[in-house]
Order: sequence, then structure tokens, then C-alpha cells
Amino acid sequence: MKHISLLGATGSIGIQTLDVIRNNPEDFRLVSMSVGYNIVEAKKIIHEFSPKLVSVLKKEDCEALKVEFSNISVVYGMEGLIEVATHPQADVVVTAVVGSVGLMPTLEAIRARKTIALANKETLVTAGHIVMKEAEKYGVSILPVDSEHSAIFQSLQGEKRESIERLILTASGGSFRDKTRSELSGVTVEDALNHPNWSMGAKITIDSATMMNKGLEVIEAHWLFDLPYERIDVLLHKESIIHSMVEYKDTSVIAQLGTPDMRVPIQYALTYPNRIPLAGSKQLKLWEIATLHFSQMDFERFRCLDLAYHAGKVGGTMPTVLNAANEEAVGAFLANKLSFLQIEDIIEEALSSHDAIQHPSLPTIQEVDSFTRDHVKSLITKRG
Ligand SMILES: NC(=O)C1=CN([C@@H]2O[C@H](COP(=O)(O)OP(=O)(O)OC[C@H]3O[C@@H](n4cnc5c(N)ncnc54)[C@H](OP(=O)(O)O)[C@@H]3O)[C@@H](O)[C@H]2O)C=CC1
Ligand SMILES: CC(=O)[C@@H](O)[C@H](O)COP(=O)(O)O
Ligand SMILES: [Mn+2]
Repeated sequence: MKHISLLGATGSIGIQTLDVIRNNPEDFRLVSMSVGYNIVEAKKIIHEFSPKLVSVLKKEDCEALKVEFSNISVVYGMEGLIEVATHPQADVVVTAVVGSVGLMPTLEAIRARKTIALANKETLVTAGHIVMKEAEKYGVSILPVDSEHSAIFQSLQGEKRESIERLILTASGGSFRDKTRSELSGVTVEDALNHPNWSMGAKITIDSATMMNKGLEVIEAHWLFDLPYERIDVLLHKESIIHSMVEYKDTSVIAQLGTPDMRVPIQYALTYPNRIPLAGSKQLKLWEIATLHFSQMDFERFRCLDLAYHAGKVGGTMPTVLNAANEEAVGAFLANKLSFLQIEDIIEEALSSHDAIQHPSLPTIQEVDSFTRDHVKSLITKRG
């Protein structure tokens, strides 16, 4: 029996994690969870899973839940997230909040020696060097939940590190994969939220449409698998059937395939190194799909991917700026304050006005993150 702490229980990954827990009551028990603003969903989860500790974002919601659920502890804010992530009974922390808000709870969970099932890629993008160093120091495993990284992790099992030639992350191309650059100028939020293969939260769906998601994933892969950017490639594969691959020194390529279903990598992170049946999963019938498509990335068409490689290679605080600028720009696009193509303009402007600080401490990361957000907000106001 593994005791699970779930950060972001009301989100897309959170709900699918709960499904895995629900279907395997002998294997998993939810002990603590966090939600943001969705209190209606939170109450349903509390009724079904009876966690011992719940964190919410707002103090008022915390007070109201305390009255309604006198048998559980309710906390709020960043302290609440950290309390959930470090719950004494938790064995595994699933980080399924969106954005760099996940950084501090993840670090504290590592320091409390919890295994991390990491969905929240922004944590590694913004401070990968600190997170990986702490994980090593405390002897903690960081198991990938992101489908590409889970695929790579699965393709690496039983292999030696020195046998790896390169990692190949697959990219669906997102909502606008068949559009040319000039066709992107008038696209709407609704169009962008219509991902062809995956049903996900709003922020990652926009990231997927701009190809920033793949850029963040390249940086995530750099930290998780400790390989230089020159040995991490991206391949356009519109069906999202091959979730990623590892090429070895002898030119063999090992890939992980499956119908797009995030419960597969979520469950694998929770059961690793074992595998158990996945309730309600759809068998991959390659004969029905018949044809898979691949093409090389066009870095001019997908400028955000280029920006992410640039930020990753410069290193230091540059990926922190990339992430913070992206979070703010995507938020503004979702609020109809920026056009789709302005997202990348804003990120490029934030990156080009920043002098990277190498080997930044946590306070430096936090300062750069906060400065970038303010800077980007002022850029957005000027444009609007
Ligand atoms: N969805 C997917 O298939 C995949 C997602 N990921 C990654 O997983 C993470 C989660 O993605 P996804 O589930 O799609 O996101 P969602 O937007 O669906 O869910 C986000 C969750 O985080 C909570 N939340 C949002 N902001 C805050 C905050 N400031 N403080 C505390 N909690 C907050 C939300 O609470 P509430 O709704 O209650 O306000 C919700 O529970 C992201 O980092 C994403 O990149 C990676 C691979 C695939
Ligand atoms: C399911 C998952 O892991 C997402 O990150 C997904 O990969 C998005 O797909 P694309 O970014 O390839 O469109
Ligand atoms: Mn992914």
C-alpha cells in the first residue's frame, strides 16, 4: 500500500491520478491533497477519498471547509501546499499543480524524503539544478509523469547510461499543427484549446499549440536524464502514439508506444518498477492506425522551441525567465489580452533583456521569476 499526496487534485492530471487510486484501492490510498479554487470538486473528492489533510488557495475556502469537514485538517496558501507535500504518512507526492508554484512544495517534499511523481515540468525548468541536487542529496527518486519522459524512462530500463546516443521527444504539433505561420495571426483562444490528441489543462494546451510545451520538455529531459541539449532532439509525430524514444550507440532505437492516455504514465510512476493492469485502458491496435507520420522540426515555424533550446543552452537564470515569461504571456492570451503570436514576441523580449546569472541560488531564482513576471506584465499593458 502506497500513501499518496496529490498536489493539484482538481486538475487534469489530478483527476486522472484519482482514477488510478480509485481503481486500485489495495495499492494506493490518498492521504493529502491540494486544490486551487475549485471547491465544488474538492468537496466531492473529500467525500470519496477521505484524505486526512486538504490544502486550498484561499483562506475563506479553508475556513468554510473546516466547518463542513470537522474530521479532516484544512490548510491554505503556499504553507498549505508544503504541508500537503510533506505529510508524514505520504510515500509518494504527485506534483500536478500547474506552473512554478510547484517548486517550493516539491523541494520540501524532497527534503522530507518523499518519492516524487513529477508532472509539474515548470519546477524543473525554473530550477532544475537545485531540484536535482536536492534529490541526490536526500536520495530521493524523481519519477516522470510527463508522457514523453515516462516513455524515455521506460525505454531506458535495463540499459547503461553510457550506451545512450540521444533522446528523441515526439511532438504532436498541437492545435495548429497543420497551419502555416501566416495562418496563426487570427487564431482564437477556443481554437488553441482544441488539442487534437490530448485533453489537458488550459495552460499546457496553449503551450502545446505554441510548441513551448516541447521546449519545456527538452529542458525537463535535460535535468531528468542528465544529457546535454545537443543530444536531445524533437520529432514531429502527429498521432502521439510513439510517446518518445531513446537512440543507442549501436543505432538501435527503443520507443514506448500506446494510445494517448495519461493514466498510463501516472500509474507507471506510482507502481514503478512494477506494472499492473490499467482499468478502462484502450489496447493499441496498430493495424487500425496503419500509418504513423514523422517530420523534422521547423524552428522558424515553431519559434518557441528555438527560444527554449536557447534558454536551456545559456542556462543559469535564463530558463527561469523563459518559464516565468511564458506563464504570464499564456495567462494573458487566455484572458484575451494578447494575440497568439504575441506570446512568443513577449517571451523573446524578456529573454533578450536578461543577462543570465549562472548557478543561481533559490532566492535568486525567486527574484528573477518575480522580476520577469512584473516586466512581462508591463510589456503586455503597453501592447494592450
Ligand atoms: N494535463 C496533462 O495531460 C499533462 C500535464 N502535465 C503537467 O502537469 C501539470 C498540471 O497540468 P494540468 O493537470 O493539465 O493542469 P490543470 O490546469 O488541469 O490543473 C492544475 C491544478 O493546479 C491547481 N492550481 C492552479 N494554480 C494553482 C496555484 N497557484 N496554487 C495551487 N494550486 C493551483 C488547480 O486547482 P483548481 O483547478 O482547483 O483551481 C488544479 O488542481 C502542469 O505542469 C502540466 O504541464 C504534464 C503532462 C501532461
Ligand atoms: C500528454 C503530455 O505529456 C503532454 O505534454 C503532451 O505531450 C502534449 O502534446 P504535444 O506537446 O506533443 O502536443
Ligand atoms: Mn508531455
